[in-house]
Amino acid sequence: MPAEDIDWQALEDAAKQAMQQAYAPYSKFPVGAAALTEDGRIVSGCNVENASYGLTLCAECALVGQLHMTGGGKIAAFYCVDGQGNILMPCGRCRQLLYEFRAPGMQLMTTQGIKSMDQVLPDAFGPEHLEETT
Ligand SMILES: O=c1ccn([C@H]2C[C@H](O)[C@@H](CO)O2)c(=O)[nH]1
Ligand SMILES: [Zn+2]
Repeated sequence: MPAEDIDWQALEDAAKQAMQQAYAPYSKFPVGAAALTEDGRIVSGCNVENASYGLTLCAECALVGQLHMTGGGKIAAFYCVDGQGNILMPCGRCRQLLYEFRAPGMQLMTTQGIKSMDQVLPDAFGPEHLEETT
């Protein structure tokens, strides 16, 4: 998607709105994530924690679930915020989750400005590595 077609303000707003729905009673660290799909939809998600702490779902987990539930497709741009509304880098696991659904040239808003998927997850493992070897 051409850079000028990405409405970063709309993505930031959607991420902040999603963050308001976070369930984070343990970490007290709410997170909201939003993505623009190639066909122009905005999907989002918040983190959902659990009393069994390690079962916590990151905001990006909810986002990819919503992506698939609302028509699928690929992610052209991504924005994630913490409870202060500041840009948050997706954790390693979430970078992998996002990689699966990346559109060509997918852009991520990061604390260092706009970056590509390849920059935040170089040499990634992906579906292409699952081909039969026998
Ligand atoms: O990419 C990330 C990183 C962290 N968190 C959540 C998980 C946990 O609820 C809280 C503190 O780690 O932030 C996310 O939702 N996404
Ligand atoms: Zn994560």
